[in-house]
This record gives sequence, C-alpha cells and structure tokens, in this order.
Amino acid sequence: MDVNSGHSSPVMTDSPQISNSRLTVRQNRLPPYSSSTAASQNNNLLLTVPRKKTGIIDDVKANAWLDAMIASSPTPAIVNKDNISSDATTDMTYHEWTLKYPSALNTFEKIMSVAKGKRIALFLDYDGTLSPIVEEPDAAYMSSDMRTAVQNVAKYFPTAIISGRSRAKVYEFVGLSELYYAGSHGMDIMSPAGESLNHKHLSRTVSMNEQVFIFLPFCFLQYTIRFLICDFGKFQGKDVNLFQTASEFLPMIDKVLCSLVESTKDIKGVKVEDNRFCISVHYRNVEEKNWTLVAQCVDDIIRTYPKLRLTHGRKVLEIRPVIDWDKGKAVTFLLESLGLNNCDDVLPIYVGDDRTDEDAFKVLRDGPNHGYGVLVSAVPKVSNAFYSLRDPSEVMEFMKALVTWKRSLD
Ligand SMILES: O=P(O)(O)OC[C@H]1O[C@H](O[C@H]2O[C@H](CO)[C@@H](O)[C@H](O)[C@H]2O)[C@H](O)[C@@H](O)[C@@H]1O
Repeated sequence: MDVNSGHSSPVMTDSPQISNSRLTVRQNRLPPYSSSTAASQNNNLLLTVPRKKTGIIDDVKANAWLDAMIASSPTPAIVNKDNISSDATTDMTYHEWTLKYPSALNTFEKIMSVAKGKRIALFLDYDGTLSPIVEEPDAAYMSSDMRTAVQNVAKYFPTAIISGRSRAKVYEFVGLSELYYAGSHGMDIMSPAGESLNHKHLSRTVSMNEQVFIFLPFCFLQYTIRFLICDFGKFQGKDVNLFQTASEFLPMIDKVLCSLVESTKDIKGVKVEDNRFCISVHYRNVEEKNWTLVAQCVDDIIRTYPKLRLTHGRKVLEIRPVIDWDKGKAVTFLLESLGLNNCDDVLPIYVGDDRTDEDAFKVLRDGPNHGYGVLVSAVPKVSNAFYSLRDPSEVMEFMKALVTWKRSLD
C-alpha cells in the first residue's frame, strides 16, 4: 500500500493547504522566490494569513489559517474513522508508513553497508530531534545523555547542528565547542573553536564571546547589550569563523521584533523569540480562540515588509528574510567548507523533525551530495527523507550505533 496516495490516508502532509489552495503563496506582496527553491516554498508553507476586510476578518481565510495552525504540531495519537483513538490502529498505520520510510535503527545494517568505505558527515536539527518538544521554548534542554551521544559521535564524524533558533541560543543548549553550528535556519554558520570554514564566501572571524546570550524581556536592551559584549576577548583563546548570509536584514529584523513584542503583549501565552536573523512567534500556549488574533498581529506588521516572509513550524510562526537560503543550502555550504562536496566517498546524513528540515532532506535526496535524510516523527508524514526515527530517544540510539559501528572498524 502506498501510504501517501490515498485520500483517506491518515498520513500527515505538510502541504495539504497547497494542494487544495486553502493557503496560498503571498504572490501580491512578496517578490518572486527563486525557482530553484520552489520546492522549499511548498515545504515551508508560505502563508496568506487572515486579513481585515473592512474591519472583519475574512472567515474563509481565517478557517484555513486555523486549520494550518491546528495541524502544525500533530499529537502522536491518530484518530480513526469512528473518532476513537486506537493504539492498535495507530501502530498499524505507523508500521505501514515505515515501509516507505524505514526506521534508521531497524535498517542500520543496510545503511552501514552503504556507508562502508565512506566518510559520514552528520547534520542534526535541535528542537524535536535532540530535545523533546516542550511548552516553554526556553526550557527545551537536551539531556546530558544526549549531549554525551552527540559528543561521542562528533569524535568520529564531522557534526553540525542546524537550527531555526539563534546560533547563540542553540550553542547555549548544546554547549559543545567541537561542533559546527548553523542558527537562524542556516543563515548564521559558525565553525568549531580553533577551526576555520574554508569557503570562498567566508565573511569574518569573531571571538567566541559573541556567543554569550543574555535573555532580557525588553528587546532593545537585549540588543544593546549584545552589541556591547560582542568581540570582547576570546573563548579558550580560540577564534571561530562565521558565515552570515542575511546581515543586511538585521536592522529590519530588530525593528519587526520590537513591533511584534509590543503588538502581541496583551495576548496571553504568546512568546516572541529573537532568533537573530529570524523571529519566532509561538502560539503553543495561547488559547485556540485567540490564534486568529496572533495571526492578525503578525500579518499587520509584516505586510509592510516585502523583504520578509512567513513560514509555519510546530505551533510557531516564523518570520525570516526573503533570501535564497535555507537549511539545505547550509548543508551544501558546510559540505563545501569541509571539502566533502561532490565526493563519492562521502555519506551525509541529516536528522530532523520539522518542515524546514525538508529542504535539507531534499538536497541530500536530489542533489550531487547524495545522502540520507532521517525524519524524526511519531506520526506518519509525507517527507523527502529516506528513513525515520520515532523520537529523540531513537535519535540518541542511532548516534550510539554509529559510534559502535565506527569503533568496530578500527
Ligand atoms: O530548527 P529547530 O532547531 O527544530 O527549531 C525550530 C523551532 O524550534 C523551537 O520551537 C519549537 O520547540 C519549542 C520547544 O520544544 C516548542 O515550545 C515550540 O512550540 C516549537 O515550535 C524554537 O523555539 C523556535 O524558535 C525554532 O524556530
């Protein structure tokens, strides 16, 4: 059975709205996106949010908007046609889905038979991959066991964390200086301390003190302090390289961030997160009846910024620059920097759980740097990935298995 083809299939798709046109690309207000990223547009779901029409929110668009918001972070339980949640049905559906996206643990031997004689490069998403999804974004800590697993795997394979969060924040969570980090959906890339990014597009070298992240409730204060502490001293006496594709957008992002904080301050549960080159507006803790209000606030602000676009993550609206850059581009950049691009003896593996990770899965599936995307999901979803893992604990097992395999070769 092709679990992705049936209309009645419980398989989640990240772009049902595209196929039935209920959510549309913001063609009127945004410049055309590069054709090379047309597929990533689909994956990222550019949204048309409900607009006020003579002071009344458009019901049709509002309903579509709510559908998208509700679908943005499915719970593992799948409801069967009688609307009764059934573990057996859920297990069977998941099992059928894994025929198309096999478990990377169950097929580990097969993956390693391909990896034999090749150099593995590992790319890891953070939220939902290394840490479980939690209500409070600032509390998405990874366990110390997970940290150890990442640390061990990085001893054997070049390893990068690629996240929608700010690079500084994800570094603060992971805390391993030997890794590559790509924050803001790949728009802010940093080499490990003491190593360089050997790439023709390299921008500048800065000291590790720029990694210090101080959370302050008032964004203007946060930014003032960030610039004051920038470039003071060194971290373990070592410099790091940075590659930032969207620096010119920073003043605009700062302005929009302040406006969003102000305009949503009266909506209980909203959290506006500063991801440096992007902004996340979280509605996970907002009462569902107020979700349209959140959408309205966001749209009222970004409608005046044609150089920004809106994408949809797990109970989060993400505002980012309209540039031809995403996690897939970041993977390609890192492979080039590492001298691992277009090599037959390299096997890149990318593990992630979110829509933005699909750009990276696609690059590894279709691009010259052939590799494997591994989707982390407890529910069936349509994906560009080759393999699947159920949750972060399986991601940890997978990394341990990689280490054991590598040690067995030595
Ligand atoms: O690319 P990622 O590392 O997966 O980051 C994507 C977003 O992750 C975070 O939000 C998500 O995780 C939170 C903590 O579990 C959860 O509360 C939220 O509902 C999720 O959307 C992060 O806070 C965002 O800024 C990232 O864009």
